[in-house]
Amino acid sequence: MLIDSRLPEFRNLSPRQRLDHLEALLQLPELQHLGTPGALPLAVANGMIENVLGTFELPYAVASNFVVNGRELLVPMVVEEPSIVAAASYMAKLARAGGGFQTSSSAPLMRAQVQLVGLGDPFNARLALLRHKDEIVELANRKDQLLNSLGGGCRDLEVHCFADSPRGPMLVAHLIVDVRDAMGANTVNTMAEAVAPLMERITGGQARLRILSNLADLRLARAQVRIAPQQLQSPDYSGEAVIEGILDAYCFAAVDPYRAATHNKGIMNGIDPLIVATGNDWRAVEAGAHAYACRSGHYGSLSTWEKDAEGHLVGSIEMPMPVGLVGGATRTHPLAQLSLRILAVRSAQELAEIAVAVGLAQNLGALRALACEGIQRGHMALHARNIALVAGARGEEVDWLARRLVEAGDVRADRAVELLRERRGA
Ligand SMILES: CC(C)(COP(=O)([O-])OP(=O)([O-])OC[C@H]1O[C@@H](n2cnc3c(N)ncnc32)[C@H](O)[C@@H]1OP(=O)([O-])[O-])[C@@H](O)C(=O)NCCC(=O)NCCSC(=O)C[C@@](C)(O)CC(=O)[O-]
Ligand SMILES: NC(=O)C1=CN([C@@H]2O[C@H](COP(=O)(O)OP(=O)(O)OC[C@H]3O[C@@H](n4cnc5c(N)ncnc54)[C@H](O)[C@@H]3O)[C@@H](O)[C@H]2O)C=CC1
Repeated sequence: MLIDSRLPEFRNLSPRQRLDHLEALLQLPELQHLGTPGALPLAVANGMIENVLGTFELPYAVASNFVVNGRELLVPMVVEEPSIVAAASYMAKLARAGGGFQTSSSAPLMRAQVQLVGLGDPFNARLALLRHKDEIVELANRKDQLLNSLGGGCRDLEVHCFADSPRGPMLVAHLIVDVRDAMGANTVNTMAEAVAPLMERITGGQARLRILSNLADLRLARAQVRIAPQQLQSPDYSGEAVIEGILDAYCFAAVDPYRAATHNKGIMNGIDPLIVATGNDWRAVEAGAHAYACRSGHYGSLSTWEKDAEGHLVGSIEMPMPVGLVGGATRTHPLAQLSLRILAVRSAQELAEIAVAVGLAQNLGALRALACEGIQRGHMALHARNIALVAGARGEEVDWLARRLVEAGDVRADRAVELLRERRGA
């Protein structure tokens, strides 16, 4: 279904009005689950993990304005931090003037590792494994007929040799598996366990760990964006000045790991909320992201920012994105299913590409703010409502108190308590 993701005035509606608006726009009656408590039934939660006592709720929002490969879409985001959804929506709004985000991705290939120890001749053993590649791949594929029927399956074998590890020679065989629309951890772990005895027989070694690698460097998603200077200008800054500031900010992250960690956290501010909203494994995505940021031996930026010949700002990002539409909690959590319907994605690759586009938008939001006025104005203005809640404000008091704190330029908890006390005449 074609929608217009531009939602002017959406921010000014109540949650109930927003739901009604989206229900009509997306034709999704199940959106109303979001407005009722118990969206994750206790019985389902009890089946998901162990020792369950209850459920823990977080705010669920949509970021507006996104256009990805020419398709308008709303991005579900589940997150506790203010200003993230606003910043993503804002940058998507700027990007849409230039056609939005362009994305691509590699095939959904995951690596499963089988560690082999107790080898006197690791180089010889490595070649023996490679000689038996077809047999190993075939055995792995016997484990998942369904995946094979969907066009996935084990595709290749790599063998890495650590001839002088502190524990002696060690071989690590990698099964390269196309996991299609699954995140694929269970899928590839099953294959690794299945082929390990055969690998022991071929090498004479002993198999130890048989587990996927979260450095999913064969499963990359990419996004690009191009923004004209006039989109970035504000009453206080020219578009050209904002671009120069963003380029300096990017350079800082590229050379300094202390900054790169924060820069990448800003990228994950956009990605993680979408990963959570779709029931995917955010620890796996985080682990892959930061390991990939280190691939040159130096922890660096996951994104790049440049200026093209016409003076436009161009941003790009390429990183591992192991997400699924099946498996894990994607099918058990009712709201994960709802998020996938809001996104209207047809494949895990499409979801992965949207995730990195949101990460790039979020990165731009933070860099634009940092390069100009600093992060606190926008962030603290939205955080003020949180502070008001912590100070004890309820109902209409929340917006009133947040407004007073922002107007005074003094968003602090102790000041909030004072103002609230004054209002209540205490
Ligand atoms: C917060 C803004 C967007 C305000 O910016 P603003 O200029 O006050 O926004 P505006 O009122 O002119 O609105 C512009 C658009 O922003 C969106 N928008 C604006 N406000 C709302 C809202 N309340 N609810 C929903 N959407 C909102 C909305 O799309 C709106 O357009 P509209 O649809 O109205 O035509 C801006 O200051 C900003 O982008 N700041 C950056 C915030 C940020 O990056 N937060 C992340 C948390 S900080 C952090 O953890 C990471 C960091 C920073 O350390 C990473 C790093 O260092 O790299
Ligand atoms: N280190 C890590 O990241 C680890 C993560 N996990 C967890 O593993 C779970 C994900 O594992 P999965 O293998 O994705 O889950 P899964 O085993 O539940 O689902 C994958 C299976 O679904 C079937 N399937 C049906 N339709 C499919 C389609 N269209 N495309 C692909 N497969 C399809 C296939 O048989 C496939 O093997 C997550 O919950 C994750 O948290 C588990 C162990 C380690």
